[in-house]
Amino acid sequence: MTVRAAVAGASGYAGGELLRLLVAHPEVEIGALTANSNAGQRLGSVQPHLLPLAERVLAPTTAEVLGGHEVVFLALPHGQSAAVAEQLGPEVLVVDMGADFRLREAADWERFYGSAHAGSWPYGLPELPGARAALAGTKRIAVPGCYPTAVSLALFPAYAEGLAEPEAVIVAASGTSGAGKAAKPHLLGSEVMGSMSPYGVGGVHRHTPEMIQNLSAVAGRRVTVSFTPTLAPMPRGILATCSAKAAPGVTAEVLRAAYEKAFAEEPFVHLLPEGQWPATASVYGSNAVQIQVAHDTEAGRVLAVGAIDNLAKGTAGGALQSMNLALGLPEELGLPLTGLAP
Ligand SMILES: NC(=O)C1=CN([C@@H]2O[C@H](COP(=O)(O)OP(=O)(O)OC[C@H]3O[C@@H](n4cnc5c(N)ncnc54)[C@H](OP(=O)(O)O)[C@@H]3O)[C@@H](O)[C@H]2O)C=CC1
Ligand SMILES: CC(=O)N[C@@H](CCC(=O)OP(=O)(O)O)C(=O)O
Repeated sequence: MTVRAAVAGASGYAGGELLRLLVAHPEVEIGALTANSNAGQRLGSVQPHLLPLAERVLAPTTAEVLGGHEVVFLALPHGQSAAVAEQLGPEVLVVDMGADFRLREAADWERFYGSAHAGSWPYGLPELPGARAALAGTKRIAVPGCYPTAVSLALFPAYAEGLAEPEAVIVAASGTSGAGKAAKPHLLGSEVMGSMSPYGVGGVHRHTPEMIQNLSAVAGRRVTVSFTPTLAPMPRGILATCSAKAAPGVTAEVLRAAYEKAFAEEPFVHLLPEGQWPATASVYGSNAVQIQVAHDTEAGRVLAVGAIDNLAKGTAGGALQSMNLALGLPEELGLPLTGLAP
């Protein structure tokens, strides 16, 4: 089964990573590629690493250009996907890599994004309980944010088994590509190199309600999340350090068993051997996730750490994994499990 796929936002970081993976996907033929300010340019002038597609010309992002494909990926700034998606027919598989359809509560969307809520679609994090069933055969997928991907995978086994109190504290470092290609003063090389700093502190980062949504669904009760993102001087990668007070009676053995059970059959999630800790360098360019968990007996807390590549499992890889499930293809098709090292 070969499908023809269009990519809107092909000049951006997420669109570029998606194309890197699509070139190697045996069941996908790459159709229209669209952009905004770069429409009319050769793809090779903005994504010079995508050699096989270098001579393709970027078209404007319109429903006419995107029509006639079986799959349409939207890698657009958040708030831009809904208007495009509503012009695509119900028979088209639309995979939104932006935020527009991730949140189920309109009030959360309005508070964190400041516009009208477009709705919610099946959530493209297959490893969460119940997610694969919702993705099978769907024609609409909301790909998670990169931080919620790392955090939800690191913490959900503890909440699924009632091993952590519903008050999570998370500090996560992201590479600069997480912010997209558009020029921003705080992302200048001279500002970022050799330094780390937090941003979006104090419950205001827009990924907070997405983490609450995911963890609360698994826990069966509301989980509060105190989330502090930090910017790290690296192009890719997220390292999420998550903790919560351990539930009464929790032991290191019980905790380890819960994580082993959650990830035993997962093709992309690697629960590391005890004593080995996740590193962003180990998942660079791959769809893999590294997880480790520990019980801090002195503090009475569960500590879970997750590492992903924000552009791979955190965006484009997650999108492709979910597309495979929606189309009934093998979930791992076209997705790298090996990273680049050193
Ligand atoms: N970067 C990451 O790690 C992650 C990104 N995402 C999501 O993926 C989406 C894209 O992010 P990213 O690639 O980083 O961003 P970039 O800024 O790198 O790319 C944005 C893309 O959207 C196009 N674009 C900009 N404005 C418009 C518009 N008004 N109409 C149509 N197209 C437009 C740009 O075209 P042009 O270049 O021609 O202006 C470009 O192709 C976002 O929604 C982001 O939230 C999700 C998870 C992680
Ligand atoms: C480093 C950095 O700036 N990261 C981005 C998150 C990128 C992402 O995945 O977010 P969306 O898909 O929701 O846009 C941020 O904190 O806003």
